[in-house]
Amino acid sequence: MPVPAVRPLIAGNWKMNGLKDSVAELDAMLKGAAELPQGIDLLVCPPATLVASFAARVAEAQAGKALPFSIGGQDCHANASGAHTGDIAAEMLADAGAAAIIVGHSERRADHAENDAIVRAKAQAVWRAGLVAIVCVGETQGERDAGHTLDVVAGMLAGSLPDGATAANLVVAYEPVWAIGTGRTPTAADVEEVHGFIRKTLSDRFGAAGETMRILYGGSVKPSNARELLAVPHVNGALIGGASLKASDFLAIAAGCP
Ligand SMILES: O=C(CO)COP(=O)(O)O
Repeated sequence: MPVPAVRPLIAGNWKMNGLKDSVAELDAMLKGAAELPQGIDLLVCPPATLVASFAARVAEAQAGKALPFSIGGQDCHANASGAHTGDIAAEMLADAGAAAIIVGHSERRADHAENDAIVRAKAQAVWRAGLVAIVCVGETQGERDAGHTLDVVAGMLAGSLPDGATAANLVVAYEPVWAIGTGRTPTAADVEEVHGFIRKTLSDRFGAAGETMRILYGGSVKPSNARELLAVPHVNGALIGGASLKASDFLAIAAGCP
C-alpha cells in the first residue's frame, strides 16, 4: 500500500506530573516551537489542573503567529455532566481550552479497569465535545511473547474505535505496554509491521479517511531514538511520556520528524 504524506503530530503526555510552576517548561516549548521546521503539529497534555492556564498561555503565544501548538487532556468521563465525583467531562476540558483528549491509555486500562467498550464511549464523548480523540492501543510483554500482538491490536481497534472516525477527529497511538517507561522499544521493523497493520485496519474500516488518520508511536521515545522511529512508514508522530516533561527533549524529538 502506498504511504501517504501525513502531517506529523508530536504529543506529550505529562501523566500525573506538573505543578503551576511547570509553565516555565511550557514557555520554553513555545519558544522552541517557533524555531522548528514548518508542518509539525505539537500537543501537550498536562494534568487537568493545568489545562486552562496552559491553554491560555498558548493562545497568548499564538497571537498574530501561526504556531501549531495545542493543549489536550489525558482522560475524560463518557458523560457530559452528572454525579461522578472526581471525574472530568470532555466538555469541561473543551471549555478549559483543550483541543484533544487521550483515551484508553494502558495506565487507565490497567489502573481503572477500562475496557474497550468504556474507551469507545469516551472517544464518542470527545467527539461530542468537538475535540480530537487520541485512542491508545498496544500489547503487553506476555502477548508479544506469545505472538499475539496483531490480534490484540486488532481487537482493541475493533472495540475501542467508534464508527464515524475521520482523519480530523481521530488519532491512533500504538503504545506497546512493555515499552512504556522502560527504556525499551520495539525494533523499527516491529514498529513498521504494527503500524502497517493499523493503517490497513483503518482504511478497511473507514475508507479513504483511514489512509490519512495519524498513527503515533509511543513508548520510551527519546531524542536519541526519535529520528529512527519517526522515519518508519505509517509512523505519523509520537506520543511521549517522560521525555515530554523537558522542553529540550520534547523539541529535540520534534526536530527528528522526517
Ligand atoms: O505512555 C506513554 C505516552 O502516553 C509513553 O511513556 P514514556 O515515553 O515515558 O515511555
